Amino acid sequence: MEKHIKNLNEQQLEAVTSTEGYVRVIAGAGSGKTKALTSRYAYIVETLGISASNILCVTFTNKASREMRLRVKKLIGDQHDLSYITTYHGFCVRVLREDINKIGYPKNFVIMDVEDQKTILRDIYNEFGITSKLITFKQVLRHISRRKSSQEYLDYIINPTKKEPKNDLDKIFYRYLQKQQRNFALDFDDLINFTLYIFLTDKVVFEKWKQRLHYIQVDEMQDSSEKQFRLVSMLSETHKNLFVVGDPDQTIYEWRGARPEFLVDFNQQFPSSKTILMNQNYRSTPNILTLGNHIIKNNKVRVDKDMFTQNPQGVEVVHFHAKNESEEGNWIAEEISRLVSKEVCNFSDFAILYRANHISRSIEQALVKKNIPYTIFGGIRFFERKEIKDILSYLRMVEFEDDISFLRIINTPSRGLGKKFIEEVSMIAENDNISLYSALQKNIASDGLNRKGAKDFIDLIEEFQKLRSKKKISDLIKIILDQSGLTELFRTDGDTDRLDNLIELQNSIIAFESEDEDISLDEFLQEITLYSDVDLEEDQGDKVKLMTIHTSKGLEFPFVFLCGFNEGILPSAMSIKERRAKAIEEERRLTYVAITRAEKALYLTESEGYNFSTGQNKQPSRFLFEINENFLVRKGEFRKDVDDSHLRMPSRLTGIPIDQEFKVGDIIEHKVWDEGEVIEVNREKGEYLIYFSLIDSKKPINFEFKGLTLIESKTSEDIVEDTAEEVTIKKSDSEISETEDLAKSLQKENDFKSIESDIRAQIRQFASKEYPKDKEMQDYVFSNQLEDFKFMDNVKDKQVKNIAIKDWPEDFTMQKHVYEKNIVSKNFMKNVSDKKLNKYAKKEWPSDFTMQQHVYEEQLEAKNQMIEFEHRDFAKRAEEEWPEDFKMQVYFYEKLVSGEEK
Ligand SMILES: Nc1ncnc2c1ncn2[C@@H]1O[C@H](COP(=O)(O)OP(=O)(O)OP(=O)(O)O)[C@@H](O)[C@H]1O
Repeated sequence: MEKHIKNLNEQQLEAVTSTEGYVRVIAGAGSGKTKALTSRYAYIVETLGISASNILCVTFTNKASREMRLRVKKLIGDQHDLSYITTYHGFCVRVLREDINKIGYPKNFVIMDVEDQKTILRDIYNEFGITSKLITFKQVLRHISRRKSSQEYLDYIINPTKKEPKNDLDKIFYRYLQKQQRNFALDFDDLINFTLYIFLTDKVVFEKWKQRLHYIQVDEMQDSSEKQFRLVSMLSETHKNLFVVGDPDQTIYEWRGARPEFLVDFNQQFPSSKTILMNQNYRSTPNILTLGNHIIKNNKVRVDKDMFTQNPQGVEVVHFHAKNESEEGNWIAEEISRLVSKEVCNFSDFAILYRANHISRSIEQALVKKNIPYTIFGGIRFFERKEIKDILSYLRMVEFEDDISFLRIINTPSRGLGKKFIEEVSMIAENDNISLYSALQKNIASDGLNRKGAKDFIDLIEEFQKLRSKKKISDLIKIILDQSGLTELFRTDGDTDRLDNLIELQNSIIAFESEDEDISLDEFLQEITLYSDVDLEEDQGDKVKLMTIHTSKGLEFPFVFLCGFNEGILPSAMSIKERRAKAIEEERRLTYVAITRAEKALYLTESEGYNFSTGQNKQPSRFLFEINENFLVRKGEFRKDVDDSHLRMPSRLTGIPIDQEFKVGDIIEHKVWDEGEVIEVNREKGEYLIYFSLIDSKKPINFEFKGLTLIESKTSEDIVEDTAEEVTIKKSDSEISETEDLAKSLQKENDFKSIESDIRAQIRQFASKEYPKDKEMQDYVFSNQLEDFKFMDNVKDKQVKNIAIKDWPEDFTMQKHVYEKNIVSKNFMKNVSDKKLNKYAKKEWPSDFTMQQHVYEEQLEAKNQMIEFEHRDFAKRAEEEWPEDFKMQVYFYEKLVSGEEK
């Protein structure tokens, strides 16, 4: 048997040898899907003799694709071109480098990451005189991404025409597009949009790619977005060999567009497809696996599959309950020390996982106290750090002379070239339609630009450009760091971390060069820009690893602590607020991912105390109550009300949390409004509609709300009787309070049939404008839009409805999205505690609740930061300068500390 299919189990072998047609593998946690994928790739190359350049293998992260390339190399040697083992973004870059010229873009277009986007925005803010007091970068970036979720903007960017922006955000958006266009710069959203656009509009190019890719395999399919799935299914049209692997139970990116249903419904989309189920787990002990199976079963949206293992039983899973966070941290540190000192294992065998970054603080303190070495995976992304961005911008300036890099480094380190100088250069560039750097070069002798700093800058860049072809990148970086003054800047800055990071960057480049001696500056920059993970090798020493559950995806560790396992943290209160029932399922999947990372031992820990994000005392996670007592041992001293609470607690903590506790007709008591009757139970929103006679009003009350007590329950006979009366009850109710509304809505109902055809026509038109050449997508958009139209037609909150319609007059899906977001935010704003900030946020965005919430949260975070800053004199100055705006205070404070502001 060939070496790459040795040691595979029956299902893995089937997956490896099922090379033709549409194949779906539902592979549970730890079932060896990476092994199956790499073996399959090797099998296609070695046994079938297909060239690697005809196989596309898409992974979710850069890290995963590097890992896969490495494993494949081990199997088939390194004489193959493995560059099609890549991410979606990486693949799109390949297509665009080859074919973007078909839409008038140069092949050496620039790829921008978030920092680059911000650089453009800074420039636009200057130009329009906008400050972050009015609109934050975060808001604009979100707006840009939202606008780019449809393809409409591409027509504008490719054939610029005059547009009338609807509001300030849109004004910035169109300016941003112009600047992108002038620089031939693409952000991450553009990579896939441009690729799809080219495929849809250029038959010859599309045909070439479809022909080229005989085999396509996709890893982590459950996390692919709609566009990503579309891309691979379109590409597989000719050869029809599409192999997708994933685990719907491990979907943890739905919040940013993952669509697991493409994996779940794959067999419907491709009726001829074959499904292989890989459910033998090789990673964990039966104790750990049973716990995982047990929890994930509570999810409703899933493909049912129980994982099994033949591994030995192992030790029991432990749940530790602590009195407070520090006890929780200390207990973990103690347990690690105990096991290491017994020589059962090393520090590096432990991983401590948590839902949110901030949880690590108390754990870190405990580890430091006990002298336990640890490393944090994925804290601040390496390539997002200032010093790294600065040096990379120099490199990009040398290679591309683009505006983004120019703006970032022209005055870093300071060359006395301030805002006015930049404005002058910008004006010339704008008039002559050339880059900023050319504008400066060509006009360096002119009065406004004839400055020593500017001449020095040009000399430097020209000097570096001369060296580019003679030196290795690692050497070039060293020269740039020294000659540009960056090293000196960071040395005097006193932040030695920055210097260490620069050294780390040089080490990573040396590693690159040892793998590929001839790597060009262009290729290197391209590779770097695509890093969205922490892509430098993580600290490899004998250290405990701390990371978020999201970062732990795909990894495995002998000993795992899942800490901060509290209600409001896991599940996250914020996610539930935003996405309700959907969020609960995703949070449960996160828990499942965390549990299934463990090989030998698993600890679940949580503590009592106050939770600042929910504003309540902490409770154990609802998921803990889903676990049968037989599956774990409990340690720690329980408070009386926590200890036996799973017996007494309402269903929201004992079982499937989103299940309602009360039925229509139940009489309940509310802390403030006394007696009320449940009128409606909306499971989708997770709320009841309750009529309170005291205030003669109906209120939506959250399922989670703890202040309701049942007074009288409706029996099932009552329910049957009531159904007959329901219409009358509803009517008389409406007659009292909403006669006018009811009349209108009845009228509307009658009218609906007649207007329906108009709406249908309007939506058809919208869909064909969105996807002019794609009938399938038109139908898809049409049916979604129609559903969302009906939703919007029925919504109750007119104020929020108008906001949504104003923003998106033609797009019902976006209306629904805006409506739902604004409703959540409206409720949020009703309950906020800081009245001053509330007022501030409302003043900033009188008719946008989502923005209000964001401004509020950002300001609150900045306010808390200001309290903690150690240079109190600077903090005071910042407060005086920006008395109302805490974000600006932080910004100003940082400028004062860095000496940029005196
Ligand atoms: N057929 C096999 N025989 C023995 N060990 C195996 C086999 N297949 C996989 N393994 C081992 O099982 C472990 C899990 O494999 P792998 O990391 O590929 O799982 P996975 O499906 O990618 O997991 P997850 O989705 O949870 O990240 C690895 O340590 C791997 O070496």
